[in-house]
Amino acid sequence: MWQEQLQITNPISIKKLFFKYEKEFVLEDINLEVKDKDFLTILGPNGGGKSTLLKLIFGINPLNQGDIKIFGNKIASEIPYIGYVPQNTNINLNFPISVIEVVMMGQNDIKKRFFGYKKEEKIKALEVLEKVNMKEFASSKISNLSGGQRQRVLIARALFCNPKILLLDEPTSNIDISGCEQIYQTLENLNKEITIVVISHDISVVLKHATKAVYINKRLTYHDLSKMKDDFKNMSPHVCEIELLEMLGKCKC
Ligand SMILES: Nc1ncnc2c1ncn2[C@@H]1O[C@H](COP(=O)(O)OP(=O)(O)OP(=O)(O)O)[C@@H](O)[C@H]1O
Repeated sequence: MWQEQLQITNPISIKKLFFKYEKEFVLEDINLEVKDKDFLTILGPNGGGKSTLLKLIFGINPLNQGDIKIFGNKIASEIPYIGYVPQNTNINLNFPISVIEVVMMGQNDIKKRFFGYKKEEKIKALEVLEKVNMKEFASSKISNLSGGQRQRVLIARALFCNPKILLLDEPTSNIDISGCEQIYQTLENLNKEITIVVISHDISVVLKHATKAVYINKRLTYHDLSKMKDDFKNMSPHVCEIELLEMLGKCKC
């Protein structure tokens, strides 16, 4: 049944969404269809509502008004098809945990986490580490990795349950330009199999890899980047990101 649903419905469908934490609306009249194998980036100013939208899609924030469907299903948190890499992942770097153990923490079944991992789970963890080019670090302590390497391990952890959609909230914050490029290259490779939705402030880098973009500042502006992709690939590294962001906020391409 799931296989049928996966084929006929969009991974994410949002209709007439309004959301507020307190009195003021943080998101207004959001409508969005994310199609199979889209690589969608969410851009916008600080406080514009990007993380709020991702948390609504993942079911962490409860819906106030409007509708979100994941593969046609209403309750996102019940669907085992979403991997989520949150903005601030609290991994205690002083805790002597290995990379492979961090990946296996992506196990949905809590009982398995406490009663040890099976050989197949270790094999699975190595497979997902290979997908993010981190297999050789499987036995390393997470504390010994660079910020960019650690972020790729967290992506592997989110991949552990074979998601069809991967949501990432600023995976490249505080990561240098080459680590940042490696992460987006990893996401581009993963995108051959799964739908990617990523919040980013690295506008010029992410636009080279994404196929669609939305600009969110309470309201949403949608951009299909496929026709512009070559322009972004050849973009000067000295492009003004603020101007680019303003342009995406105003234009409707
Ligand atoms: N738990 C919360 N309770 C009340 N207000 C919140 C909460 N989380 C976020 N907000 C407010 O909602 C608005 C949108 O916040 P959100 O974190 O979604 O923005 P963002 O676009 O992700 O910002 P940034 O780029 O800085 O991460 C902000 O005004 C923020 O202060």
